[in-house]
Amino acid sequence: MLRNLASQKLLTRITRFNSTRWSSGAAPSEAVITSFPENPSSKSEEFVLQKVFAERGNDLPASQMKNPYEKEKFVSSFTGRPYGRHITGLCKHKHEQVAKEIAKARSLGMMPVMLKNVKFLKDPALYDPEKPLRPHSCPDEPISATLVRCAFFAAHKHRNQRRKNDDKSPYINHPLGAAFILTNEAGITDPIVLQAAILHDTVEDTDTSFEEIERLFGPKVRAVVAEVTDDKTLEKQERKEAQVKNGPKKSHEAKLVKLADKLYNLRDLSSPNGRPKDWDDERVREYFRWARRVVQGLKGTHDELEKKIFELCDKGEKV
Ligand SMILES: Nc1nc2c(ncn2[C@@H]2O[C@H](COP(=O)(O)OP(=O)(O)O)[C@@H](OP(=O)(O)OP(=O)(O)O)[C@H]2O)c(=O)[nH]1
Repeated sequence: MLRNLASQKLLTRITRFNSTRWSSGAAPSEAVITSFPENPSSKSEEFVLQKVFAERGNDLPASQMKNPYEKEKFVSSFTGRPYGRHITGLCKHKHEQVAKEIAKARSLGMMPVMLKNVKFLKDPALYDPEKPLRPHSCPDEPISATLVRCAFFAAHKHRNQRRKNDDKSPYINHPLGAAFILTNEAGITDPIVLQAAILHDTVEDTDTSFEEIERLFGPKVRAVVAEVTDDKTLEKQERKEAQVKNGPKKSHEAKLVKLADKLYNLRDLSSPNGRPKDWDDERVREYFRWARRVVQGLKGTHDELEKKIFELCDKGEKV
């Protein structure tokens, strides 16, 4: 009875046609809704699918049978397409079962098939960098995709920050520039080091937490980011001394990030528009002297980067 009512309701909103719009075979239904509900993952849709799963008595685990739509597990609210296995966490067999059930429900007119709601085309929630569809534990995410996700996350976190220089360049230029120094000048390809370089100021300078870094990029990246994050509860002078004192104890990965960080900042200070607006010559010289002390404690990490830093210090201490 309920089933009939629900399907009648849905059927009034559905026009059937042979759809070729689905690019993947995952959504084989031919029914397309002509008007969109306010929320594509509406409760009624959820309820209907639950009924379908329950009545058909398929052999999904009890927890998923109970509420197959729980946490929007199986169908994207934005596209109406079933999520892939990397999102649902189902094995191949169960995933195929779910896809079949969704297809059956749709062909019976018991579940709407939605095209992307135009309302969502410009919705930033389509990709939320803080809740990406693939978590770090997804084993098959290509490293190029991880690095892009990481860069996008850092850009999002630093979006309202500018460098202190005359140009007020976007802050994200600094962490991306440090990562680029590592790949381009130091030949570093270790993804942990590169992610840590991109993220190295997110906890220190934005609302990012270490837990967030671990959830999204894994415990190794978190550990390196933690090593290069200053303790902002310390007084500035103490903080600066802590970098000199603790540098030698850091991991090789953290030392590489520190070298790239310093080299980027020293280059900035050596360029005509790179120095912070309110820094006089003495403050610039002081930064070079302090950077030299920090980098002396990192010696033996990467000869080429260290050499470049000491050359800049030789000049910068004399401005
Ligand atoms: N040279 C330069 N630095 C800028 C600019 N904008 C922001 N900064 C940041 O300022 C910091 C150096 O300024 P300080 O006054 O010495 O330190 P503080 O901001 O931590 O108090 C660096 O932070 P940091 O990344 O935490 O590095 P570090 O101080 O640990 O080396 C650097 O990245 C800029 O336009 N030019």
